[in-house]
Amino acid sequence: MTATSRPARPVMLGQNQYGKAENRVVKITRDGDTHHIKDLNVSVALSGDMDDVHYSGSNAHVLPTDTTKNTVFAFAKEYGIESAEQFGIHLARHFVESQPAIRRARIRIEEYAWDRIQTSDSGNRFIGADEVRHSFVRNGQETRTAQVTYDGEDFQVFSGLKDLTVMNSTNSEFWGYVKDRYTTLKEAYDRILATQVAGVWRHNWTGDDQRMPNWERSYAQVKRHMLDAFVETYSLSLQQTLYQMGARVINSRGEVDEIRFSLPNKHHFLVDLEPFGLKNDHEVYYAADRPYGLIEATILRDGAEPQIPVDMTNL
Ligand SMILES: O=c1[nH]c(=O)c2[nH]c(=O)[nH]c2[nH]1
Repeated sequence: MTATSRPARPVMLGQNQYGKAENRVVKITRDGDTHHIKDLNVSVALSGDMDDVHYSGSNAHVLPTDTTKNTVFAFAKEYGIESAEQFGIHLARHFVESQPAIRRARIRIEEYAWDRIQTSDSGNRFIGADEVRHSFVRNGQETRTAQVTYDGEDFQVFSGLKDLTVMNSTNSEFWGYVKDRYTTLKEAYDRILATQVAGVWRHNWTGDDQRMPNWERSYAQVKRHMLDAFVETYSLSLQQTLYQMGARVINSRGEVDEIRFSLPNKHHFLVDLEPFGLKNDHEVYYAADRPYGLIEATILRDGAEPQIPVDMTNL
């Protein structure tokens, strides 16, 4: 027997699973003016009687991955998200008990926690006595950055932060924009506004003959003012919110002459639940990760020279 006429080795299908990974579902529960967020990344993996689809291509036992995605969003509306575990149990049971061919469902969930933004509170018309009702900061918070340059004469001190993820679950609109033949975006009168703040600001301290700022206090206060402005701005665009955040810092912190922001617009799209006979009353969103709008600008004290490089905030 020559090598070429050797009988084919039997080939067998081994472990297999399928489903839709990383369904980014955000559920807002509105308790009057007080909103609650559940933000999950849900991955579905199903297995069972799936020999045919692999061997012959018959899809007769295959619940589409697209359907598993829809189920995640529909369940968020129909049953709510009490906890990641409860939501996972509900989904897993549903897939196994409703589909004869599916014997095992694995639901993996990452939950992203959000804290209410603590503001300095005075004059804030959106907050109650003790809490901010619809403005959140993602738990885990930011990375602080600094860059100091000295040429033997002058110092240049940049402070900054990145990955400070914040969300307003209401008080954001976007409408009245230019429409051309490629525009499909619907005007929004109550949308989620979420961004991951990257900012760099320049101190006007340039040397030892001036009183040096208290860097720790300055950082805390700059962050505080940018968050206060994020909470308090009724936003007609992320550009407007960005300007308000920068203006608040410049107006409140005499040691800062310039601040630059890079703000990705972390889009949250309302999921169409009509095909499942469900009404989505601004409750269930798909948190898209890309593409994203990217809004960038420098805000300056009147008369100050811009020195922060355009790409600085992306470091
Ligand atoms: O706040 C926004 N600014 C934009 O420039 C823009 N463009 C867009 O599609 N959505 C938004 N949102």
